Amino acid sequence: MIGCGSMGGGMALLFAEDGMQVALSDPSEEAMDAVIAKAEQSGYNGRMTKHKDYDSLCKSLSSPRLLIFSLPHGNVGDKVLEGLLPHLSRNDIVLDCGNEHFANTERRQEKVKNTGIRYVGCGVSGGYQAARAGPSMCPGGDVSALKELLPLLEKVAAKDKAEKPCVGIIGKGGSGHYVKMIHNGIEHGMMSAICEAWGIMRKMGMEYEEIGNVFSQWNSEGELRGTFLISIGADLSHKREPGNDGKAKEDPNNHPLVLSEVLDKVVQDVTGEEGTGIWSNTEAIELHVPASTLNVAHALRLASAFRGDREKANDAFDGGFPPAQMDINDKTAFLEDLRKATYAACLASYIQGFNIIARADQEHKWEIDYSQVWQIWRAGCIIQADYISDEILAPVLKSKPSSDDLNLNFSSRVAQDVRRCFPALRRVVGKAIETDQVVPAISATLEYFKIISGTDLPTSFYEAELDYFGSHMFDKKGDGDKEVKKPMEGKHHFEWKPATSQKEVYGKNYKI
Ligand SMILES: NC(=O)C1=CN([C@@H]2O[C@H](COP(=O)(O)OP(=O)(O)OC[C@H]3O[C@@H](n4cnc5c(N)ncnc54)[C@H](OP(=O)(O)O)[C@@H]3O)[C@@H](O)[C@H]2O)C=CC1
Ligand SMILES: O=C(CO)[C@H](O)[C@H](O)COP(=O)(O)O
Repeated sequence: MIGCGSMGGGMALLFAEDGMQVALSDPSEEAMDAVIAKAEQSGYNGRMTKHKDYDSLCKSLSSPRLLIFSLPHGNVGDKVLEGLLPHLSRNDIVLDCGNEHFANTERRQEKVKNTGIRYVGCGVSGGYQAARAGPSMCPGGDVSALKELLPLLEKVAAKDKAEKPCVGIIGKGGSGHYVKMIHNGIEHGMMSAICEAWGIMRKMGMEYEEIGNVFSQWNSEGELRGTFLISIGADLSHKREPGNDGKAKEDPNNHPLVLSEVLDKVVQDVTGEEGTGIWSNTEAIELHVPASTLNVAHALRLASAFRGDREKANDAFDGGFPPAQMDINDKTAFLEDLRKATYAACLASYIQGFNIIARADQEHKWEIDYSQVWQIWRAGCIIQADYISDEILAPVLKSKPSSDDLNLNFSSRVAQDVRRCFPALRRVVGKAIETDQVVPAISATLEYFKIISGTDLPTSFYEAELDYFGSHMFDKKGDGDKEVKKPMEGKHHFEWKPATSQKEVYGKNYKI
């Protein structure tokens, strides 16, 4: 295990728990010692060794060697691979379990291609608790390596309710890391919607623990049932500081709720700690996929990171536009609307994520196995959402989906849910806007469903302006050919205003 941080350390313990010998490598000896100490405490005596150099690490492993990376993304992995290569042999496997950019994965796969060493990009999800207990794993790359790895990965991976492991061969090249990257994009859309719903409930005058109970209810039945991010929201809403006596008690003065002390700042995109939020949105834009729920979720994270800038703007705007208390007549009915609106945003996040994956799959020819994507996201991962998995994804992904099937916006089953939730979504957004609530992902979802299903968009005017100043051409409503349906340049230009000389524009005062 190369990299013994929160994920690598957890996975090292998981492998040891399953009876394997684990060799550790990390620049920090304390990090390795801490993992070994936990292994000893857990009774996995003698199953771990620590190594300060690659020679000793690689000599300690039986052939073919398996080297698991759990490293920060980017050049750390390049340096580690460079250092390891002289010590590796044909058929050895590098299993990169970090959140690496798929292009780096493919570059490394290409680099080792002629050596017979196999580099597999494997997204791992579920956070450090899942790393320890069994994560959802998303490997892609060389099929021979994947087939060799699968029995081991199936042993350690999370298991769904049917006891099936949440791991499978995703596809070729960097597809494993790609699918994990989009998992995180979906995660961000869902997290934004859920925190926005939480913000609304706070402004409805609800206490932290009452909101936790609502999340608990949402998680137990209906469209948000079995949604990991809702379930941890329910749990964390009740957690209290231990207090001086070391015990979590109900006395709110001595034992404040931890959540009540958390500042509104999400920074990992900006610090470079994680890249998946940036990459998934960049991919959406580069592949021409409308993904507004994911895009604005990212923008919220970015704005939130710069607390100091927000404070300055708040001063400049003389207090800004703080959300007002919400006066809701029928609380039960409004909470039901909010639940449906939150679900709509989670569903939109999934739809947008699949649209990005499908487009990338076509472009890179990865031959992604979508039934495996479905299985991998059944449990152990952050975006686990049982209703979406059972009701929406299963019918599409379990049998070989066509590219049209993968666009969930063409599905009558999805349409049924969107139509059912749309009035609630509209009411929530309307009320939230009236009272200045922060609802970027929820409101973008309302717009998203209007835009992607709209056949009378105001972009007629946009297109006319583009043609006016840029001669960008346009299609006409009467044009009945197939090309009209495709994203192809229009056939018409109108001379809205002929180009004239500088003299004609600036008149008498014009001087050379
Ligand atoms: N945290 C999470 O919830 C999840 C994280 N991931 C991904 O997993 C990877 C690891 O994440 P996480 O465990 O949270 O991060 P950590 O920072 O906790 O762990 C990374 C570890 O890599 C070590 N490291 C740095 N350089 C080297 C090197 N040259 N050789 C060996 N080890 C090195 C670090 O050591 P040192 O600290 O001494 O620099 C650190 O112990 C990342 O790619 C992350 O994106 C994936 C899913 C979930
Ligand atoms: O990959 C993950 C989950 O799937 C990690 O938890 C990741 O660290 C979360 O960070 P970010 O919000 O930037 O994706």
